[in-house]
Amino acid sequence: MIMLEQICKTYKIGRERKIHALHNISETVYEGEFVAVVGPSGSGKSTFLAMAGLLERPTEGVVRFDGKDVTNLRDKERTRIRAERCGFIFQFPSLIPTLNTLENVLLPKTIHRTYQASDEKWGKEVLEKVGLKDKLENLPYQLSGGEQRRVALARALINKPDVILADEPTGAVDAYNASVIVSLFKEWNAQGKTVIMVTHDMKQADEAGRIIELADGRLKQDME
Ligand SMILES: Nc1ncnc2c1ncn2[C@@H]1O[C@H](COP(=O)(O)OP(=O)(O)OP(=O)(O)O)[C@@H](O)[C@H]1O
Repeated sequence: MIMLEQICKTYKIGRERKIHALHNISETVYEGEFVAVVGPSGSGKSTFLAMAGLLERPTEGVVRFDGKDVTNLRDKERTRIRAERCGFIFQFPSLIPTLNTLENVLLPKTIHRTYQASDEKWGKEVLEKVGLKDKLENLPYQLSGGEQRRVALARALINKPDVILADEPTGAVDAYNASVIVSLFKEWNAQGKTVIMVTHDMKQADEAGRIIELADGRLKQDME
């Protein structure tokens, strides 16, 4: 589904300094896979996810989505692919403070003006799956940190994405919230959807079908 071919990503700091976040990474994530990306802090995990999710462009190399070279597509096209095919979960839930739970979940629909009445039904269904059906009208400050994470998870599913890209989705949450999140990934994956999850927690990585290990921006191991 997503192919990274000889990807290098270099960030510039000031005029002189360059950070080589990824070096010559070639990886394929197949449709229906559940892949965990692990490695020490600074090893390039988030950068890997940003390449796979078309959030950033590589400095060198080619990114293919469904076989199509998307590396140099215009921003508008890349945004369209992300909005239609991908669901993102970041470490910080970044909910809109003035919108309630359900409104936050429906935001990707309202923002792209693709909202339909059936979205509300699906939004409520997903919120029920993550145990928040009684908190539809709470504002973010009226939710615990773990609940806010689960709202962000429900929001990522509102478009029924073909691929979920999650960056440390269970970082700093308790065991219960972490298990709700990972169980939902597994459920989504069991329906044939692709999941790419960055984590530093090897126990959670073991839930995935494959583990990609990075070290210093390079591929260290790729284990089934
Ligand atoms: N926008 C940026 N500008 C400059 N350097 C960056 C940028 N994003 C990442 N880096 C650098 O690239 C390297 C890889 O960062 P990345 O966030 O991908 O690592 P990571 O494995 O996800 O780390 P962590 O586990 O701490 O989140 C690091 O050295 C980081 O400082």
